[in-house]
Amino acid sequence: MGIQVERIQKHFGRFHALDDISLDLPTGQLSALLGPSGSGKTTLLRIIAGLEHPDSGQVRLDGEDVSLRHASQRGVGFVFQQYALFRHMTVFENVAFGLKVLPRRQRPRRAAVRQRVMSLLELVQLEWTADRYPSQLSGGQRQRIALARALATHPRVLLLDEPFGALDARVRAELRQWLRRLHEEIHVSTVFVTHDQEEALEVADRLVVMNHGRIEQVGHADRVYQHPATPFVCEFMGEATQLAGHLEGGRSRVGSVSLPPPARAAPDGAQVRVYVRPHEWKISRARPADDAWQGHLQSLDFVGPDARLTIALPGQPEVEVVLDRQQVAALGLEGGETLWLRPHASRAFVIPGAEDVQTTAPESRARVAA
Ligand SMILES: Nc1ncnc2c1ncn2[C@@H]1O[C@H](COP(=O)(O)OP(=O)(O)OP(=O)(O)O)[C@@H](O)[C@H]1O
Repeated sequence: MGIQVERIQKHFGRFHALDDISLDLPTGQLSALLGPSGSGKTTLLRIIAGLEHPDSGQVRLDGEDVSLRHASQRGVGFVFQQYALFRHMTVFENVAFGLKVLPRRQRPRRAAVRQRVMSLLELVQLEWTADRYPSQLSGGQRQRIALARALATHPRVLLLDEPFGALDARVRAELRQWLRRLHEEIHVSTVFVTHDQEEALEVADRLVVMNHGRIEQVGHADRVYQHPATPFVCEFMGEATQLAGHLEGGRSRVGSVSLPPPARAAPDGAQVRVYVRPHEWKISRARPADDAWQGHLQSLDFVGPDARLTIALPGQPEVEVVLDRQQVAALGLEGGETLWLRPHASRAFVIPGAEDVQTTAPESRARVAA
């Protein structure tokens, strides 16, 4: 069950904000809507919440079609990027608000409200702030209170729109881990919007990667990272060097190095683009037994616990490599050396429109590494 979205279309005037979106998010999971600015994440979240109406399509929560229900009748809790706490109410009153405005028949008694609010404040570890006003809290504390408030009415779904977007990097990092632990405790189906792929990978079980109002890929966070379905997802999920190659004997060949093929089959000779992330390189001073490229170490910079290397390969873009300091020491690197390198992981994509290219000197051949 969980959250199901079926064939959603949404225009703003002539702008096509969501184009045929279908999604099935299982109960109890923490899912991230991830994508660049303007890709439609917030619009989709607001449609699930009932704060925005689609041109067509359906939203089902736990199997129930809620498309025609008002936001207040859907059983969703919502947290926005900007702290939407009532400034003139104490923390206690803010968290109690949703319970106090319930229709008389559903409204809990005073003692039950008190008990619920205090248990939520305990859950977000801020019991001691009950009598304070929002202005007396830090940004991170306000967002934790906003979350407690969203949970007060036992929502079946929790929707978070860039909940940590307005906070500084350190607080953000703390709150990510806090949200993850909180979710493991409460298991409410949760969807959060972010444009930060690190945040999504750290917090979410499941990623929904969006681009131009369409879904590019849905899957377990680690799987999306390891096996991106499209070059867009691959590039969006983090830094990678792109190498030009072609298919040969069912493998991707980049110069003298043979690498795994793309997921999508294509004939020999088709051009491929191979992506390698900075930490996916094997580097050695001596020529390895496996096929490898020879490159020139252009620069070596230490960044905290890591070292960033830029290595020039003939006929390819410069390769960005991240090693830890111990590896750099073991290799005795100082800069300027000639090194051997090959990826221990990579992903290849057939270049659209280039599937039919045959082996006779395609452009990739002219550009391959030595
Ligand atoms: N009420 C509106 N009227 C007109 N255009 C809108 C409206 N709301 C959103 N849009 C447009 O729809 C597109 C998708 O917006 P949306 O806020 O869903 O994107 P997003 O992926 O959440 O982006 P961001 O990360 O910047 O918040 C954008 O181009 C935006 O300008």
